[in-house]
Amino acid sequence: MSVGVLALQGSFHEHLAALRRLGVKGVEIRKPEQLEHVNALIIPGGESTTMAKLAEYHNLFPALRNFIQMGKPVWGTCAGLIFLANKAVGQKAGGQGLVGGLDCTVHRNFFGSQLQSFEAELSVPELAEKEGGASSFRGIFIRAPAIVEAGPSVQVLADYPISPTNSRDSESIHRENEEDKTQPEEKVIVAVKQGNILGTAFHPELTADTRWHSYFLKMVKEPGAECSSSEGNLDAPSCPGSFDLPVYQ
Ligand SMILES: NC(=O)CC[C@H](N)C(=O)O
Repeated sequence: MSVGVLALQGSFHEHLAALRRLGVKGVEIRKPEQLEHVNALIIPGGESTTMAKLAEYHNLFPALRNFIQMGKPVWGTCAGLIFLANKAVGQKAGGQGLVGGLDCTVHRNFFGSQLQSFEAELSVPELAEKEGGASSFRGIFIRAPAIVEAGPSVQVLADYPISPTNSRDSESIHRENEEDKTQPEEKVIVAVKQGNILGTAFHPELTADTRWHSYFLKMVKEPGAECSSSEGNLDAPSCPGSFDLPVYQ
């Protein structure tokens, strides 16, 4: 199994380290032709406008769209999720290129600025069912996006409660969740799957819990690419209870 990690900008080293912990060697992707040699692709978090400019410069958009249309598994984390959405709101003036494919509208900085970054325990029933371990996952949200609309073919894997009256910054979201338990809960979507596309608004590559990576690797439908592959044992314990840093191991 050969897994590419888009290495233009952002947390690609951390994804490569997470893959390594599962016994899989990731391949750094910077040019369109390199996509021909991988079975799956991770688009990391970072800054989506910058990443889009670099992707444009390297003429990567057509190859990325083609890769998705071929049904190959693609996982976008944070800025990568924005990249994969069919529609993004809250963009910088002039907008930015999107790869698209995921039938969602993503709000680019839904939870506010960098200062409003936060961590939260997310309920992840599908992940726990497929990968074992705890029923929750520690989500690291860094100037994170959220999915505000999703089409019928999109499977929601995790959501996050917000107050119906919140202004979109995480401080007020957390404060109101604390103070006003009587309000009906509203939620935004923070992890999805649609066919060959996986999207997470948070950064699993910054934790030691490798279950999202292992879940993604199982989406790679390649003969011999299953857990028994000599390249890695995906059923290996993924430290679900441990969220220690650093991630370079
Ligand atoms: N951690 C991240 O990837 C942040 C993404 C950021 N909101 C953007 O627009 O690109």
